[in-house]
Amino acid sequence: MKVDRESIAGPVDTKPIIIDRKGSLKVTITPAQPKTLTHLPKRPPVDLAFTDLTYKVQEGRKSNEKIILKSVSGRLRSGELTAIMGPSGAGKSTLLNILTGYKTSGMEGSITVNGMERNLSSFRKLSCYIMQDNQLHGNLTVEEAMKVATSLKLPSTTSKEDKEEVIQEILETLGLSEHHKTMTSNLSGGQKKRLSIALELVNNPPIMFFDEPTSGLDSSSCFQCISLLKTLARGGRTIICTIHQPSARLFEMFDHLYTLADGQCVYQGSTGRLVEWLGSLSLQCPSYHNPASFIIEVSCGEYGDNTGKLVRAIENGKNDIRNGVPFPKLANYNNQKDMDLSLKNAAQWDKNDAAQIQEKFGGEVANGANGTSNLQNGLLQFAASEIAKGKGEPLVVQMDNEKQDNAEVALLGTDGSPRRYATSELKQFWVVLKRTLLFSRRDWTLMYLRLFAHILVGFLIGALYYDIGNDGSKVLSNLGFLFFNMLFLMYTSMTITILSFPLEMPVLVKEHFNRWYSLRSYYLAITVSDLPFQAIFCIIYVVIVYLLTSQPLEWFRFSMFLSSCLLISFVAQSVGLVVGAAMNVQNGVFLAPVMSVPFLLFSGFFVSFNAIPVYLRWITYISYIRYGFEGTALATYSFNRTNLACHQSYCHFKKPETTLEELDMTDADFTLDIAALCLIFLVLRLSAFLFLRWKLRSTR
Ligand SMILES: Nc1ncnc2c1ncn2[C@@H]1O[C@H](COP(=O)(O)OP(=O)(O)OP(=O)(O)O)[C@@H](O)[C@H]1O
Repeated sequence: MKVDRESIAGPVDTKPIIIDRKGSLKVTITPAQPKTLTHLPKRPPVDLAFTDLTYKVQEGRKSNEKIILKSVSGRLRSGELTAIMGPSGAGKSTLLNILTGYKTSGMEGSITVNGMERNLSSFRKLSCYIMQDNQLHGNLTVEEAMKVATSLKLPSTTSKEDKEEVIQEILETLGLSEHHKTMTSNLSGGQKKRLSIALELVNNPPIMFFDEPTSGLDSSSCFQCISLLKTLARGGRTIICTIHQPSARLFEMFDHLYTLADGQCVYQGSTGRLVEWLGSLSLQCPSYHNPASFIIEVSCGEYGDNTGKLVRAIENGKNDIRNGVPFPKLANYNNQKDMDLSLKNAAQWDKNDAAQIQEKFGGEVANGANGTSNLQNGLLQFAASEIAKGKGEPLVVQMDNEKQDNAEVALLGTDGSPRRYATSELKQFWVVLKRTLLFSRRDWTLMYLRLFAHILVGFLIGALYYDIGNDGSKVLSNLGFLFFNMLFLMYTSMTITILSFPLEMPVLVKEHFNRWYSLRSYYLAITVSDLPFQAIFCIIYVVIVYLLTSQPLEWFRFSMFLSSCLLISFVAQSVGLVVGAAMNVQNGVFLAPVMSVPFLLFSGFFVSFNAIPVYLRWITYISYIRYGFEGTALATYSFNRTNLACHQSYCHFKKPETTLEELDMTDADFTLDIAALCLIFLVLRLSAFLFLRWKLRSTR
């Protein structure tokens, strides 16, 4: 593994107060324990730029279009901590979702990575998105969660010792090492936030996006969180976060501010120059007023309608107010025509941009270049085409080699590895399976309650239908017992799995988006993980009821009976997965049992096949309960079973054939029942996967 030695400060918690000669108080913030992350894989710095970004959504009828982002531009640089601010509903989350690649449809404009058009697939490998609510599995300890992250996000070639080192370093750096044995559900809000960052830091992404990282945190935790982001930025990463209205102290910690109002950019530049810039536009920030609050108040219209003026002055994000760079010449943007003219002046923007790059990186900005890389050639061609269009003088920005390499990475769609994920799908399956089995072991409700329910109901049914299996006068009761088995196994298996996906969805969305694993590996692991438990519970239940109710003690009949019951519970589990994947919890919990009613009615217990109206018979073919009921009835009464005992003067169902005739099952085929159940099982499992994929896409 390549390693990058970079310094990163730990959580800032010591604040020595110094009184200087003039008697004024100075608070110096010193990192508690400056740490060194030596084991993170090396990543190149990445600059992200967007030009004329527009985002529209359809509302109601097709013609009703809502424009959320209106041709905004901007540049987010490596090594900087950027805040995206703005009033509520301004479009901050929308912009973040587009920049991360979380939302792609409905977007117009261009997004570039180190100057080259973004390749979304490779960009997602270079970036991570930490969403607002900490999507963590509560049933894992901090250390276990980190182990899962390293197993999935670091290549399999990384040794176990290296992975341990990465975990130790990150936990120490983020101040979580003393909580490594704590369950994540017991962590405080700030610790959860730090753990979310720690999990994504494992593969050292050069771009990190955060949606409201300080929401729900007290002022001290907010400060620690932003300090941490700042130190991550100082390590060469591009750190971008949305934030509502930070305190003045927090605001100062940001290097770069991007402010939105009504889907347009009203300020882009360093936080330190905000007040000066607004002043130049006759918007004086009152003394002792928080500049962050002031720009929000201005954007909300508390000082009159200044949005248009600000948008025009900053050219909707094409200008960037940087330290050491003079303010762009302000045109007298009186009307939309002036603004349109200005926005078309791309060459001017390029100049301004180049000056800013020069200022920041000290790189050469020259009229002409002699570089030979693809990138430089591309830039030369672009410059030449701009001259041909008469837009202005050619400008060629020489980037350092590292950035060039990375720009080519962005273009070619590879960051050294052609694979989408760091590990193979088999490895992903195995890690997710092990994690899910650990949850199952720790989830009291899921395991012990289910076991208890199967044993309790088994004995209850055994007592109710005690010793009726070989009694010719109690065949109807025995059929009731067979039907109840189906009912019980169906409901217990189905209701548990309805909740599986809705509860997992937020974590799945985050982990899948951040390229921890493929949906296929995740789905296989989740579906396989519960099968053994369900099988064990079902076997325990069937053994209890089979023996207590005195069903025929022949191995082949018991195996047939058990296999029908097992398949019914697996199919019902799959119905639960489909419902859970396709709809939300409220609808699913109501609809799944309701949807099962027709299958129960057409199972052959209430109405025999020949008595069902012809136009409704098709329902029996898709009723999995029918196949299960038929399977257990055939196991009990078919295959030349000897006559049942009769302790009364007349037993109508003494002969097993009479029972089968009554049920219209004389021609029934047990193999066909098992095959039909297997087919339904496969179709449902595939449908659950397709629904899950659809739901995952539709959430974006
Ligand atoms: N799918 C959608 N359909 C209709 N309107 C939408 C959709 N998505 C976002 N919007 C609207 O776009 C605007 C911007 O939303 P966004 O969530 O980006 O705002 P925000 O700045 O993050 O707000 P907040 O700070 O309150 O979270 C809002 O008016 C919102 O109602």
